[in-house]
Amino acid sequence: LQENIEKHTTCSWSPFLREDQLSCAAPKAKRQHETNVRDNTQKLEKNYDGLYQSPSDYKLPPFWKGPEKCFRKFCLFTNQDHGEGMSLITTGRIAYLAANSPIPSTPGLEPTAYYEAEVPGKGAGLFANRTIRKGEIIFQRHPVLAVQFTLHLDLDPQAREELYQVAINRLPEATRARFVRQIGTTAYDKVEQNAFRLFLDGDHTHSSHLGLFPEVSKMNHDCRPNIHYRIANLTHTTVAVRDTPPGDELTVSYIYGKTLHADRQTQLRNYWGFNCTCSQCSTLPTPKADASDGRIRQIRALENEIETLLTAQGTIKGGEGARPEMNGALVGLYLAERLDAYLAPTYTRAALLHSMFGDEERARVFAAEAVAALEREVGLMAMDLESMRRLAGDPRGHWSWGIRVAAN
Ligand SMILES: C[S@@+](CC[C@H](N)C(=O)[O-])C[C@H]1O[C@@H](n2cnc3c(N)ncnc32)[C@H](O)[C@@H]1O
Repeated sequence: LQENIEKHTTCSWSPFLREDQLSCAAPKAKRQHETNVRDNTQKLEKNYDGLYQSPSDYKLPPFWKGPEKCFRKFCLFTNQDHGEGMSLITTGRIAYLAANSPIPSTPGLEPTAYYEAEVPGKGAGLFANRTIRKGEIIFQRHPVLAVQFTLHLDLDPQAREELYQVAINRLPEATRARFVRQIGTTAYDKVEQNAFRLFLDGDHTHSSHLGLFPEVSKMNHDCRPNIHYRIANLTHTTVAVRDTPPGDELTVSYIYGKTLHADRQTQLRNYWGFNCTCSQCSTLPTPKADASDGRIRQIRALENEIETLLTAQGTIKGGEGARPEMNGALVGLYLAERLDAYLAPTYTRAALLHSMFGDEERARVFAAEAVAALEREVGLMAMDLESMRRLAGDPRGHWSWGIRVAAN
């Protein structure tokens, strides 16, 4: 399950991520985290050298310009007509893949469904203009600018700024105007403060990029966000994870969700450079903040216990002592903590556990919740989606039905 979920969320939150596996949305964190990757990349680059063709060997579809302004094997490729327009600073191979990838199928909410306003202590933010329902897609976008990650780190600052300015100037006027409204004074600052991590070529060398989505980046951080984001290749999707009434702010989490209060503050200060003023951090009275940390600790302990029991002897059947109500308790803790953005694995395991113990009604209920949560958090390509649909429809016909009872 863990593997499946991680494979399909190339850059998305998962409760299975460890605390040191940092956010897709934290450029400074990425920089520290990236050091080893960069060393590896340089080693790999040597091995792959013979395989790389020159950037101009890749024939891009019509309306694409480039390669131009090359540094080593990285060049600028631009297209004014691709959706909102796109500038890529990358290899010929990745430009070719990106140029041939589909434009997101839905733009998301109608523009009147939300508005931008100033939030005390946070700058601008986005707000609901009508009730936004759980499961609604807020935005589905491709990046308007994507820069290969090691190039962003390695380029001489002046050359980098000049290159980024050219890339931005090549965007259509309306897109450029949205780009410029992102926080940050220089183009480099804007990339640093607003980018999301994209992996554009699987595990291949040079795959890691920083992508800019100017509308998405108007969303502020909240430790208990009402919006979840997931990224698959070029497509960035934001989805509502609970109903949001008109006037409420639309927020995502920039950091790992199940983190203790003090650690969240430290991460946001160190990696993002701001003191978090979300309600969970700034206005929660100490007893409530302590209770919240207590629930996070309970979640971690229960998850470890369940994982150990279920995977004992390397098989889901093997563990002694697993009880279905353990996962019911876990779901309760997640909901009490308003961690609505991270429910898919918990519902999936709860459904499986109840099915394994032959509890038809609860297996159905949790499987139906798992289906909805997987669609929100992972998308329609989620590996467990079909299995959970089958479990919700016919628990007795599912592979997991009664196996725990039989194993006893
Ligand atoms: C990607 S931008 C979000 C939009 C930004 N507020 C704007 O005006 O465009 C990230 C920046 O917003 C501010 N911010 C976001 N969430 C915040 C929070 N929970 N508390 C305080 N500042 C926050 C910080 O200045 C942060 O560096």
